[in-house]
Amino acid sequence: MAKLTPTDSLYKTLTHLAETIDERANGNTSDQPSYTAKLLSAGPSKCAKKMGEEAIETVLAIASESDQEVADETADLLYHLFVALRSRGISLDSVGESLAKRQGMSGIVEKQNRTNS
Ligand SMILES: N=c1c2ncn([C@@H]3O[C@H](COP(=O)(O)OP(=O)(O)OP(=O)(O)O)[C@@H](O)[C@H]3O)c2ncn1[C@@H]1O[C@H](COP(=O)(O)O)[C@@H](O)[C@H]1O
Repeated sequence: MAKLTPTDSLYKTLTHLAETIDERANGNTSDQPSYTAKLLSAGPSKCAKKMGEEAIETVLAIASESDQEVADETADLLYHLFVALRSRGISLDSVGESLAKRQGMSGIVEKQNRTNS
C-alpha cells in the first residue's frame, strides 16, 4: 500500500495548476476556449455546485471503485476546489495558515477548544 506523503513533483503540479487558474481568472486563456474561465465567470455558487458534484463522485469512488478511479476523481475534486477558492478570492496560503495553526494539535483537543469557546 502506497504511503500518503507526496514527492516534490506534486508541489510543482499543484502550483502550476493554481497559476493556470489565476491566469484564467485574469483573462489569459491563450487562443483556446477555457473551461476554468467559463466556470469562474458563472460565480462562486456555480463553482461550489461543481465542486460538490466532484466531491460526491470522489466519495463514491473511495467507497467502491478502483484505485485509479479514486486518483482521477480526487484530481477532479482538487481542480474544482482550487477554482471554487479562486472564485471567492481565497488564497491557498490562507488555507495553509489554517492548517499550520493546527499542526501538532490532536483533532480531539482542537474540537474541545472549539466547543469550550
Ligand atoms: N485539471 C483540470 C480539470 N479537471 C477537470 N476539468 C474539467 O471539469 C469538467 C467537469 O466535468 P463535467 O462533465 O461535470 O463538466 P460539464 O458537464 O462540461 O460542466 P458544466 O456544464 O456542468 O459546467 C470537465 O469539462 C473537465 O475537463 C478540468 N479542467 C481543467 N483542468 C486544468 O485547468 C487547466 C486550464 O484549463 P482551461 O481553463 O479549460 O484552459 C488545464 O490545463 C488543466 O490543467
